[in-house]
Amino acid sequence: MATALDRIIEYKRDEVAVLKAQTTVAELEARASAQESPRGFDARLREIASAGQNALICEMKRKSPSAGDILPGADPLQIVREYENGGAACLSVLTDFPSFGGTLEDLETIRSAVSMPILRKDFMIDPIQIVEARAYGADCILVILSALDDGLARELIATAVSFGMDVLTEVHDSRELDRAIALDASLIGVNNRDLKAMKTDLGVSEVLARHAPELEMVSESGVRDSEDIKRLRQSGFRRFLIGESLMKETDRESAVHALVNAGTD
Ligand SMILES: O=P(O)(O)OC[C@@H](O)[C@@H](O)c1c[nH]c2ccccc12
Repeated sequence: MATALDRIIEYKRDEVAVLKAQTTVAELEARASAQESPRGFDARLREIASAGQNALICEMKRKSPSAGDILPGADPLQIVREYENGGAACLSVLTDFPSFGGTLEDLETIRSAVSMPILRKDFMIDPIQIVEARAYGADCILVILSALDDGLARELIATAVSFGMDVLTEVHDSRELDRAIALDASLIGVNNRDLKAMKTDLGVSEVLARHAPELEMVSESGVRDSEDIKRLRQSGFRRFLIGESLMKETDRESAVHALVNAGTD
């Protein structure tokens, strides 16, 4: 049976074909070289975590396949300023439109308005998308191992590195974690959401932290409140990627502030 992830990858192939028909890598490279250099995404996470706080990657997401509408009319600039004022380390900006309602224009607008490093959150299947990410100002890209073979993952990572960007390599089980380690991934995220079944379980992070306790991984998805952060801190997590629960908050700034400090005293 085709999973939600399979369906997304299928239309990504069409999107990449359209992109290649409309532009060239050379043209995107020219745009990329006009951008301000990448802001260190991994370095920023490290800086906050080593200062004893929780390093939060806060996400701008209007809707999702699992949650449906989250905040359809969201004003991206207002949201990310609230994240910044609350003490977020970095941002994640969805640029997938069909499933998440995000655009590259969101990324570009947000990049020029804040000083936080930004992850382009999308489904990367071709190096041209990495160049495109940099052309719109991304500092980091996402490599989802469950959607890629090692050869392609390696190529995407190498392209990002050649543009000075960081890579968040996403895993969901111990087999993918072993692949990430073999690929020399410098920043690994454990997705608590099963992208095939669309359910979240923080236990996924706990199990994988036991598998590789020396890696400073990011716990992604399904993190809702201070209790969740405290629970994951016990397994060693200091880095968190949070979307839905913060998008739905009314006082986003205070909510971020509370999560940044949860369990730190
Ligand atoms: O909204 P949540 O449950 O806090 O999750 C955020 C983030 O982890 C999630 O959006 C995500 C993780 N990996 C992805 C890959 C593609 C799209 C989205 C995602």
